[in-house]
Amino acid sequence: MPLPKAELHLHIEGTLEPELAFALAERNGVTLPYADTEALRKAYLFEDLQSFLDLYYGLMAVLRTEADFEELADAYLARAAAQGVRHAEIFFDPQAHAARGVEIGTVVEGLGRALDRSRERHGITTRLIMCFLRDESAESAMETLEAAKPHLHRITGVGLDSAEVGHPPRKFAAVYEAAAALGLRRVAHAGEEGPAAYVTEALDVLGVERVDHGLRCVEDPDLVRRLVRERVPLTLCPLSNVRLRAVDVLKDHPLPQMMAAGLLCTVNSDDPAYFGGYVDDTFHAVREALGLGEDQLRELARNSFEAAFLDGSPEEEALRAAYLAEVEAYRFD
Ligand SMILES: Nc1ncnc2[nH]cnc12
Ligand SMILES: [Zn+2]
Repeated sequence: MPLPKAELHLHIEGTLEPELAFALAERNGVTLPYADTEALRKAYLFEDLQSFLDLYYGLMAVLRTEADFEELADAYLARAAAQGVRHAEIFFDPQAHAARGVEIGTVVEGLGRALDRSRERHGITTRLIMCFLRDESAESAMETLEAAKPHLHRITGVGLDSAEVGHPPRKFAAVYEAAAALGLRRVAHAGEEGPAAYVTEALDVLGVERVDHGLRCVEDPDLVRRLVRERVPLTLCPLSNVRLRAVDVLKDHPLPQMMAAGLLCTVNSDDPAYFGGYVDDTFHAVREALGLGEDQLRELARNSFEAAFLDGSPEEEALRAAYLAEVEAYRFD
């Protein structure tokens, strides 16, 4: 039985497995530039974040209808349940779909149908986080927030993803302010490929409550001290960091040093269909490669529930307490 955990950094489009991509391509009459699933998998050799994003946005062409998004999310939730996930906070990229004429309502309502059944069917509570593409304009982000307004009952927060370098958080100050005014929670990718200064900016200018990745904070000791003091959660994705070459090999990942420094680290899968594993696979990989002990694995699981966007109501705090109790009671094999 896997360790119970929350997954806080998961792009739903990054769970599109080659088999489902080809099935949806056929259903929707989309021609993919790969002969078969094996040829597609062979293309998953990335140089950096951009080379991944090019393939990733291309493959999204198969996602067209509410039923497609529902099937995608349900397939993820089934896999996540088998990996010990009890709570999942799921990113989606509305602009990447709008670019080919798929409206945000199709995306949100399709995902929402799967999420509505998730607790009953998979034993997983869920949240949706809408991400802005940082290599698109600030105006486009604001239009996306506007387009999301009829669907806000389904959306817990906003995030920022896509190509990081050259697109600093401050570009999105206005849309984050507008999102906060709507009561949305705020996260942002920062310090994945971009510098530690982007992490500081995400905190100071965007008001984020969690930092996605945040890996390069280790280059700024003052920032590390601040993140520890303010208990800002980091949603680390070690397998992603290796596949996108932010880290050479897994055994060089700074996760143990970051935990030892007192950072509130969580471990997540990012885009598991592309990076070689879902979240429990990632826990196993870091356990092996980095020699993490049971106490550290339990700390990562505990952190994931502490950092989750449960809403502070008595019901949701009771849920968090129940999840944390499950972590404490867990016995490793
Ligand atoms: N690792 C990542 N970084 C930035 N944007 C992304 N979109 C999907 N995965 C991403
Ligand atoms: Zn990510």
